[in-house]
Amino acid sequence: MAVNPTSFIAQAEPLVELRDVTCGYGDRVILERVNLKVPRGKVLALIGTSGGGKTTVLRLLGRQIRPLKGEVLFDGQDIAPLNLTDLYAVRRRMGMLFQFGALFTDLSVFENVAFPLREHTKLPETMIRDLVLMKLNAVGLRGARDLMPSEISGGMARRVALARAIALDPDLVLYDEPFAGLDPISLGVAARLIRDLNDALGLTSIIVSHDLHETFAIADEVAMIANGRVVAQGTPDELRRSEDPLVRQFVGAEPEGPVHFHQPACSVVDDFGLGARA
Ligand SMILES: Nc1ncnc2c1ncn2[C@@H]1O[C@H](COP(=O)(O)OP(=O)(O)OP(=O)(O)O)[C@@H](O)[C@H]1O
Repeated sequence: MAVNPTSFIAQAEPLVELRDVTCGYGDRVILERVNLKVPRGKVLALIGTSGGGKTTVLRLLGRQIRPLKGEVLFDGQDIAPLNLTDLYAVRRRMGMLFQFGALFTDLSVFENVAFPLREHTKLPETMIRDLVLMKLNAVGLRGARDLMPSEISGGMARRVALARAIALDPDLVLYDEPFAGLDPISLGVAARLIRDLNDALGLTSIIVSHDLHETFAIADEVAMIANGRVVAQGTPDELRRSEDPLVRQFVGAEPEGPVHFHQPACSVVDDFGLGARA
């Protein structure tokens, strides 16, 4: 059988790569010289302390923000310098499910999933119907097509949002806190669904989550971001076995460690005027 070596190279190349990326908001640097690779077909979990910059990584990938330095590569192409037409073409290859996966409350479940297809394609109605029902079927909600968002549970709403995120058959799906606010059963269902859809549809997924138990159960790789850097990346088991004090504190949920409970502040004596009263 003939083998095309270039297709192997293309497969081996990560779908997403941050190369030496520094970025921030205004004068404030949030990520500094970050390197991160997301292999094709895999599920990568981004974990780390609050405010560490996880959502900022997703914003870089959607180019809601641009790096100050470095490259943000999607399928080998730096997306920072793209013009709007090329950027929209790249964004069409990305599905996004942001916190609580807000649905359009005045549209039915069906119309919510149809929305991106109507916005971004000129497909005939019969094809839109088939595609929407296929996506709803994939998340187990074909039977809920006519319900309004107010008539479904939080877990179901998250699954509808997931169907909407994959409506355009993206290569990459970005999830920001997809499990926030879900009960443990819905959470387990949502996590399993993310994994199964990733594999069945040949996606690549990046999940930002504080729910370590569920994300460790479904992720191929975990990257921990702290203090503006990727401090660890590896399989869930490698992170569990890590000797790094920061990783140990975070993954082991230990209250004591390099991350302090108190934000730096002036002395208690100054704030409460204790010195003056004494
Ligand atoms: N639009 C913005 N303008 C200015 N600063 C911002 C903006 N968005 C985020 N930040 C700051 O950037 C830092 C990183 O935020 P980011 O949302 O990426 O963190 P995170 O790791 O996702 O946090 P969390 O886990 O709490 O959601 C935070 O200190 C935040 O206050």
